[in-house]
Amino acid sequence: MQLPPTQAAVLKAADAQTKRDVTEIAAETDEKPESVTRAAFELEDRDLITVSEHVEVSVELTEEGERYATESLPEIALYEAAVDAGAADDPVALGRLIGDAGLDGDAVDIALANFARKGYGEVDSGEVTVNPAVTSTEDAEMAALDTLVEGGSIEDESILEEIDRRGLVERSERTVRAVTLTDEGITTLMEGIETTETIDRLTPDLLTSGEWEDVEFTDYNVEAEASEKQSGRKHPLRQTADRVKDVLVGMGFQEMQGPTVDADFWIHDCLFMPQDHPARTHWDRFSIENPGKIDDIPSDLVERVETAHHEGVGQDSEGYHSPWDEDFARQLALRGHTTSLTSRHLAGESLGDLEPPQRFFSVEKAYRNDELDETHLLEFYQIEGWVMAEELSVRDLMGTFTEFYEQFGITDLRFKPTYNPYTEPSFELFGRHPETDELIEIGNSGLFRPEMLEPLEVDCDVMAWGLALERLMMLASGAEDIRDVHGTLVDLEFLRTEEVTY
Ligand SMILES: N[C@@H](Cc1ccccc1)C(=O)O
Repeated sequence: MQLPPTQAAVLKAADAQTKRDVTEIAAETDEKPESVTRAAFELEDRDLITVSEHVEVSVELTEEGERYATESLPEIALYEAAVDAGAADDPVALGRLIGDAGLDGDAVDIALANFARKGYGEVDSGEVTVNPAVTSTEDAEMAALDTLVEGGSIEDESILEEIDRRGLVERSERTVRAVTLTDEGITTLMEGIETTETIDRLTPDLLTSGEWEDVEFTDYNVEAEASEKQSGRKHPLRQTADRVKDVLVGMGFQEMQGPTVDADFWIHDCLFMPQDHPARTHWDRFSIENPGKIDDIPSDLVERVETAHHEGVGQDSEGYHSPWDEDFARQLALRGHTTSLTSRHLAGESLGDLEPPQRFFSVEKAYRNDELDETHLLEFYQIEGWVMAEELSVRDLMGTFTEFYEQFGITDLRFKPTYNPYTEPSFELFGRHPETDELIEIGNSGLFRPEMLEPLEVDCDVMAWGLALERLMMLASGAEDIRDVHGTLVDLEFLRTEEVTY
């Protein structure tokens, strides 16, 4: 039979009676273990050998484990210091024993926790008594550390688990493969094998020289076990953002662009938010020190916005009658919502004057100095959107949300009237969490007020919203904590394996 060189070598090295480890054959034949493994599977496919596998667990001391193995476990040090100080008869102050035992830093807590767990004694109001019935020389965990130092293995699984939990050992698993010759393998060897020179990869040389036409290629074994490769991957939240964009484009929306750092004028003043609104104070806002201010705001617009803030617009409207400071409006901050992009677009600042009908959206970051918890981070992605038309009603708003969220399997939506300085009526939007069954807030919306639209010189209806991308993802994926979805605490396994479904 003709076989490629590695397969020929592995077949010759295999035995019918004893299993031979792949690593052993690799060392003997001067081949890489991966090549020998591949050849072994190929030979198994030809029924010439069988490949068996078992998992080998190895246990190694961590740095901390090694230290305790040489010095002693902190709880033993404490116990021995206590015995020496006579704590079997009378309580001794803990402070003194810590000094005697030479414990400091984390070792003190470690000593105390394990001292109590092992029944070495009691600590009560800073006084230690030892239990004379226990002796530290029989400490099973200490004995296990000693065994490991001597290269032995631990038979008692519960002790191993305990020292593993304490971080004193590192356990690793390795699949060991071994080969055995089959009857057919023996026959083949007896009949004699010839080595063929097969090629396992196509190179530019083979192509340019034309040699590829004459060589024999190694069969490709798609079932061979291969090491797992972790390649780069789009973040699940980014995938959800992309999907949101696709859905909105499908609904006839265009994407808005605009600055992340913007003037309060675009973030707040254009939205008829009074300058003393709580969201505008430093509590909620990440302000920019340098440059501190924006220069180019159209002065006629500034004037109209200021007038609206002072007096309102039209006959039925009231302004705030409170001070309005242009300098304050020019200050820069990380936008607390992406509605700054909406105000820039409606004012004609971004794309020039817009005539109805129009539909715009963005899926961009907004920043708020919030308290961190399961539904809040300091930054989040806001799905901003607005529709401009001659006439719009709450029905249009609700219908748009129903259609949008349906694409993500979110069908149980609730609307709650709320207040925004820039919309009337306004609605908070809630969705039901698939795991906890709780209603969670997923957005805020409304129809822009004349006090906002008039200074921007928009004379038709505009409905608008800001929805949270992370919350949408939590409802769609069932994640219960925003910190599991994105940010520094997110689990790498989640990033590697989460499938974005909709
Ligand atoms: N800016 C609002 C969302 C919103 C946008 C547009 C209209 C109404 C509400 C928020 O951040 O919560």
